[in-house]
Amino acid sequence: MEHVVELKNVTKNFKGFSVENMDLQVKKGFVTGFIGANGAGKSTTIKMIMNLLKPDAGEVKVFGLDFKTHEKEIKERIGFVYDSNVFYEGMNLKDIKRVVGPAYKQWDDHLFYQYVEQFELPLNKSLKKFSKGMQMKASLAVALSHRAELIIMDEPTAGLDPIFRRELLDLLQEIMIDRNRTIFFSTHITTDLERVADYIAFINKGELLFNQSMLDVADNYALVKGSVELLDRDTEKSLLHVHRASTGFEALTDNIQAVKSMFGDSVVIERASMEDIMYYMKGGMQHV
Ligand SMILES: Nc1ncnc2c1ncn2[C@@H]1O[C@H](COP(=O)(O)OP(=O)(O)OP(=O)(O)O)[C@@H](O)[C@H]1O
Repeated sequence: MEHVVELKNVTKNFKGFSVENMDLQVKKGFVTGFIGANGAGKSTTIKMIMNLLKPDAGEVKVFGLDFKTHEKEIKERIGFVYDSNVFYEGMNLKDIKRVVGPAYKQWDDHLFYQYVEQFELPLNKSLKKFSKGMQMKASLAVALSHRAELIIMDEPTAGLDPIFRRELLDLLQEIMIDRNRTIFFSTHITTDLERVADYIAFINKGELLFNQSMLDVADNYALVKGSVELLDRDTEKSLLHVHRASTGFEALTDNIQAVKSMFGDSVVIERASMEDIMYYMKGGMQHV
């Protein structure tokens, strides 16, 4: 399968935080949700994909190309969607069309007006007076109007009210219908993923823990509940993270077969939500 983004052995060190030897592949034609807790390294990774931050080591390729030699071509084909138009302070959408449009070979005025209308955006109002959600939509309209093949969004739904959030997610589904585009978006809202993502890349403390299809995640992970007496060094090997309480234990597993053969019918196995997976993988409340 073709990958539009490929990170190989990427390392970035900040004081007190590092992304180390990250390998990440984003599959063409799908929506990948990039999930992780606050400070997990999502924005840092996105900035490296966008060439806004240089990795200390490793290789970043977008469309199989290197920014060092093909920056212009890559930028032409990417749409970076964000909620603050720092570059366009004071401009309205008409100005944006005039200034930004000519910078892209594939820019289409007709498409731009079509999206402005579909997203119900005002053409003459200054962008700095736009709400967060409107800015996000404006940014998406720009990306779509230059026919970006890869749309990268840093927390597109953060701070949006539930209705607006759902509307934006619906839009993302709509623009994916022909499967010619790829979307990579970061979020820490797990229900966003359940709504639109085909793949989930999960980052924790700068480390990519997995990058799997939604279906594989649903098949591979489960919650296990039972009495604490069942836990010992051997049985715990089938569990990733265990939360003990006086009423019993609850744990996450990525090996349901091993749990079944280890515990038999003495435990309850339930579907793990993305939120459960995040919580346990983050190591929350271990061995309480
Ligand atoms: N320019 C920088 N200099 C030093 N440290 C930085 C810099 N940028 C990010 N960091 C640190 O890197 C870590 C990861 O930050 P990052 O913004 O990538 O996380 P995030 O997953 O996007 O978080 P959030 O969901 O809160 O936006 C944090 O500890 C942050 O303080």
